[in-house]
Amino acid sequence: MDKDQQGRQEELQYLEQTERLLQTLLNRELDQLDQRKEALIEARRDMWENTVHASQDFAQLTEMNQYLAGVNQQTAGYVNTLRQVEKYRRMIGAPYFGRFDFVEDGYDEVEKIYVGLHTLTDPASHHIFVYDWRAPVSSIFYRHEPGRAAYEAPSGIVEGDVLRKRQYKINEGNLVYFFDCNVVITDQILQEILSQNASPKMRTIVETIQKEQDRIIRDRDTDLLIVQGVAGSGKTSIALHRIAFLLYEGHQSRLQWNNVLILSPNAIFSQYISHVLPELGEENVAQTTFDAIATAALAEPFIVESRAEQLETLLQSGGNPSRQRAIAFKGSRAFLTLLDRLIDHWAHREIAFEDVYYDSVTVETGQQLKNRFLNNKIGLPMAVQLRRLEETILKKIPPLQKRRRQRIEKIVAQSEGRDFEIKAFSRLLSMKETKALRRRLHRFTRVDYRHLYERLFTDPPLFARLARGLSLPEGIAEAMASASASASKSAGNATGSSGMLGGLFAETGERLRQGRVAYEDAAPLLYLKFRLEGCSLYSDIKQVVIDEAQDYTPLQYAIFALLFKEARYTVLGDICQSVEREGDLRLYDDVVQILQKPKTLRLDLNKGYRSSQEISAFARRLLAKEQGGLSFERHDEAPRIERAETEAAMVDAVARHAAASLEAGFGTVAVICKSQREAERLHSRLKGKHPVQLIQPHEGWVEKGVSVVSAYLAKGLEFDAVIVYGADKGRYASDLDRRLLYIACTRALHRLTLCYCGEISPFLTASASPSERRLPM
Ligand SMILES: Nc1ncnc2c1ncn2[C@@H]1O[C@H](COP(=O)(O)OP(=O)(O)OP(=O)(O)O)[C@@H](O)[C@H]1O
Repeated sequence: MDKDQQGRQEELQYLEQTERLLQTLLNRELDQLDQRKEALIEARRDMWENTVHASQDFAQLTEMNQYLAGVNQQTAGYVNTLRQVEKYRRMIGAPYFGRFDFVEDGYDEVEKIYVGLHTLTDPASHHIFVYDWRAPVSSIFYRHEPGRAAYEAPSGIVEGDVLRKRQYKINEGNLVYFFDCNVVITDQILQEILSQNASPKMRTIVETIQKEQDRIIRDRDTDLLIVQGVAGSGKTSIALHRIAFLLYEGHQSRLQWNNVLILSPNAIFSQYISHVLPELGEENVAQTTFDAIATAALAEPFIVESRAEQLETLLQSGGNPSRQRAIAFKGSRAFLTLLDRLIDHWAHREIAFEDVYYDSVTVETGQQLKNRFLNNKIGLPMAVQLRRLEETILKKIPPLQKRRRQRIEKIVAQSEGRDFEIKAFSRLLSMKETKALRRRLHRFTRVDYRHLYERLFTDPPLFARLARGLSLPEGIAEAMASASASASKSAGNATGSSGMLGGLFAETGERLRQGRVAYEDAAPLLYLKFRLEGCSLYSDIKQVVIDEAQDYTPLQYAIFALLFKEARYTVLGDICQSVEREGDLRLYDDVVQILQKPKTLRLDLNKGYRSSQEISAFARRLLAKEQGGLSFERHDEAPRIERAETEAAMVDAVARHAAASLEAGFGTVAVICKSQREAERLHSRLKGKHPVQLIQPHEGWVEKGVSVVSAYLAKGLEFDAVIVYGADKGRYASDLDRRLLYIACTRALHRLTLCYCGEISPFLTASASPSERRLPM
């Protein structure tokens, strides 16, 4: 037997032993699961039969509690066993994917470390057959080639030599192949994985995590980790694997699934990624969207516009540059400062503290109240503090009331026979007085954040005073002047003026008066609300993961700082995929300054793994500014641009391409439209002819087959084949359009086709190389 054959034989034996052990452990756990299930049913039945089901009796309640504790214990045992069963089931068939041979400094023994999804230990011999990919030692597999290597163990840095590194392809318990690799994770397996079809659900990447990705996943020291990564560089994958890593580590650091929160762009995306953590053997963690936070916090009487609605309105109105400017301004750091100044101004100058009297006694002077308010030693939110002032004042009233009542009653005592009536009268009187006092107090102890925000837009001189020295967008002076003129003419007649920010004042004020909140006003309102009233909803959150970080404004980050005070952050984004405004790397500086975390790190990921080189290169040419970045070397057909004579012909072309993609074996095909309204229209034209799914903002998720989706909803998702519908000048001409087109094209893995009618989009004339164009159709 030659060396290779012997090596293979050894590997086959190891795999067989591992599989056998797995099967034994799985069987054992399955038996235990049955027993635990029976015990649990028994415990429940006991509780049901031996306790009363509705009782106020303390003894009976205590008895029921004892039963309940037993049931809870049985349930926990059952769930634990179930988790073990699931773990072994996940491993069986492919228990590991890598191995390295390691000699630790100071030892002679060569350790063969097999790396897989979970640790597998033989309970009899304590031999570790497989190491969890998140175990400290496993980092060597992702980070080192054969040669000197080190890893960070809980006891400190461990150094040694890697003698060999091996990768395996194991399928249903069969060793398909294995090979030794000299580079950090060879391309062979990655090539194979990336050439496959996309899945309607995001996949795990444990087998092929790249060195630079591993660094992000395993970072445990940073309080604010910012990752700027090109499209398809694995940001979302990394975010989820990082959570799995932190939860694994959390066995020591006490981070649990309910301490983690993912902020995702929309419900579809949340669905798309929801399988990854369970596949990695972790409990799923909570996800929310900014929309959901805003809607919950700004409940009645507000009707809050969603981000999808805002984008849709922008797209329907040809981009509306004036609103785009207003959106940018209302999310900016300058506006954040303006809001802080507004709060300061209100606190120092506008709260009309009054002297409080009761029965001719001064309870508190206005000055005393103001001093106490401003001397906020424990940093309570202002609205809470004002309420506490109110309570303190009200607590001083009853003794005064009593004295007054006694006085009244003395007078009454002299007028015989009316005793009862006068007592009742004096009680009524003091109740009325307290009510009136409360009303007086409310004049300075209640704050309406909505009214405060409204004032910013209905009181231009106040706006001007607060905005002094800030860098304001062009056109704001004009907008202010026009608002002042309208205000002096007639408050009711105020209408949007022309100009760069025309309507900023009048329209904002008017909308708020009607109880409607534009998406760009939701963040300022929330900021005011949380700063004034505080928010303890997320006090358990210790790790916040913000995906699509470029979609949030500095003001939204300021809200996160208020919501997740004690949390650490992982912030991942790609400024080239900004939608509403041109992406700017300075956003990350703002994030650092706003979140103010002690230890901050920014890392860049410049290599994309999603799209073929041809598609990546094509998409990069769409960008306004040259963006560096590479893509994993995987080649496929060049993107195609096709012209249709009419809209109807374009619909037919799209249908034909979609069908051809399915026939070619692609599992997910997306027809990407510029807006949701267009996606809906196209869907209704296509659905009679072909099975197609419409992806909607609030419902459903990506399925296999053909989906029609708007560019902004396709964000973060991926498809084997993408067909861009309507890549013409009429649809894609502005900078906003350019960004949407870039997002649409970067969703494709293997095929990209752009169909247009009429004149081609100027972004494509510049970006398409001759081989990518085919005119006319
Ligand atoms: N190390 C890796 N091994 C295998 N596949 C990978 C790896 N890194 C990324 N991928 C794959 O690349 C694709 C893009 O990953 P992901 O969606 O996480 O990137 P992204 O940076 O969030 O993309 P975008 O910002 O464009 O939405 C996915 O199919 C993912 O599985």
